Amino acid sequence: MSADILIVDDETDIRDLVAGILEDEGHRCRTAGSSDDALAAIESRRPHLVFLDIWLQGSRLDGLQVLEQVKASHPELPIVMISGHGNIETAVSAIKLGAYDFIEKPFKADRLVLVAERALEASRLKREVRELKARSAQASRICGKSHAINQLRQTIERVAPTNARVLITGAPGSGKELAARTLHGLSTRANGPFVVINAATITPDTMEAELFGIESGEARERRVGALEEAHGGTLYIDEIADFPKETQARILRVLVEQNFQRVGGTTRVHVDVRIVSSSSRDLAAEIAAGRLREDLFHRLSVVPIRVPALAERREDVPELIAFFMDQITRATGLPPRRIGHDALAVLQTHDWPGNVRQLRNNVERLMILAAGDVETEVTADMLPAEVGALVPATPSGTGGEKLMSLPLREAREIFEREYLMAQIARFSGNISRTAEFIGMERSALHRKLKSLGVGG
Ligand SMILES: Nc1ncnc2c1ncn2[C@@H]1O[C@H](COP(=O)(O)OP(=O)(O)OP(=O)(O)O)[C@@H](O)[C@H]1O
Repeated sequence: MSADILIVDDETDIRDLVAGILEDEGHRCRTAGSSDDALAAIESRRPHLVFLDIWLQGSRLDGLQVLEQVKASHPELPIVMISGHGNIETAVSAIKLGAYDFIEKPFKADRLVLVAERALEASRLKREVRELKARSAQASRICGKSHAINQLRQTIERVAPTNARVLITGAPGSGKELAARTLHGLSTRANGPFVVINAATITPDTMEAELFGIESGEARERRVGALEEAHGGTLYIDEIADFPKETQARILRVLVEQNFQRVGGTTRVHVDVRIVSSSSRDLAAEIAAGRLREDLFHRLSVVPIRVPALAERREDVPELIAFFMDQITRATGLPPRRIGHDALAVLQTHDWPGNVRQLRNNVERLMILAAGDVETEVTADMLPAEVGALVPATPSGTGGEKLMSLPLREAREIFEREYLMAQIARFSGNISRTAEFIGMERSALHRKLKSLGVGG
């Protein structure tokens, strides 16, 4: 990558030498001979990297003062100090003030190039980490304003800093892992690792190796397991009731003894790990059936947290849809779609057995498959069959989705009109027989038809 590099030195020879070497490497260089020129150059456009002489003879500010000033307004800008022979101590103080590194005069060309490349690389990595962090924080936000989700958020905030073991229960796809990640992010371990182990995705015979690691075989094979990997952080054990009973016994021992041995090993490994576990099963039933050790359950469930199913907080559906659309657009470039009132009503009434994950999948499917151009509003009849099928239909079998977007009174009128027309047609227009079948007085049926505007 060709970088924009500013070289600040009072000696013209040095400026030209440094610029020449770096330009040979494909970079674009600007130069400044005084502190004020340097500050002005940085203000006119922030460079990617600055080489800054410590002395800066004849300038208003010396190199260290320029460094302090630039760092105050551009903390991310990497600055490499150019130090004269014998003033290493000053160079060290420059590092303390935030300089990335220093080179000592006289320097060799390859050393200069190396320092420049390293400084640019470090700055690029820092920026990438910052962007990724921001993106993942955005991706893993617990959305919703319903009472149920507010309560969940509050509980997480209260429990996060305590280090207590937490057992999260909730239906599949309701957001248990997201709750665990949020808990970790708000805890004192936030800078430590968050490691996930899921009983459903590993075979029973490799389960212990995955959890505890291996230290065996002729080559003294050694592999770190999830527990060790999570040292200093959080281990999220997904679907705890699905682990074999023997593994459950070993997990219990780790909780009691605070240490463990790798599979086939003799060393005792001591780790500092917060364990957050989860299950979408009815744990009382799992214990009664002998599939989950009760003692393990009590050890893990110091603080139980229940994540509500989506059907318990339907008012969050519109916000979740908007959130996922935005997320999917950013990740895939698919254009967002406008969702019509009737479609939204259907999505809100759906039962969502697969919870938030299922809603997200449907939003993605809609964005890929919905007919019409991007400007066309998505209407209820365009929804995937999986969602639309549960809407009560009108007798004619069409427009059922529309009913969901109407107040009861209007919906009832549409229904009654279609229902009565269908019944009258069935009895070949014979009002008496229709009235008898539907259980109304003949005169009342006449009045009804009149009020609905149906000729009878
Ligand atoms: N309140 C929410 N706000 C935003 N996204 C959510 C919310 N709840 C869940 N999600 C998203 O829904 C998906 C499923 O959530 P998650 O994996 O946490 O569920 P889970 O309960 O752990 O699932 P499983 O039972 O399969 O382990 C993820 O993409 C997650 O980011």
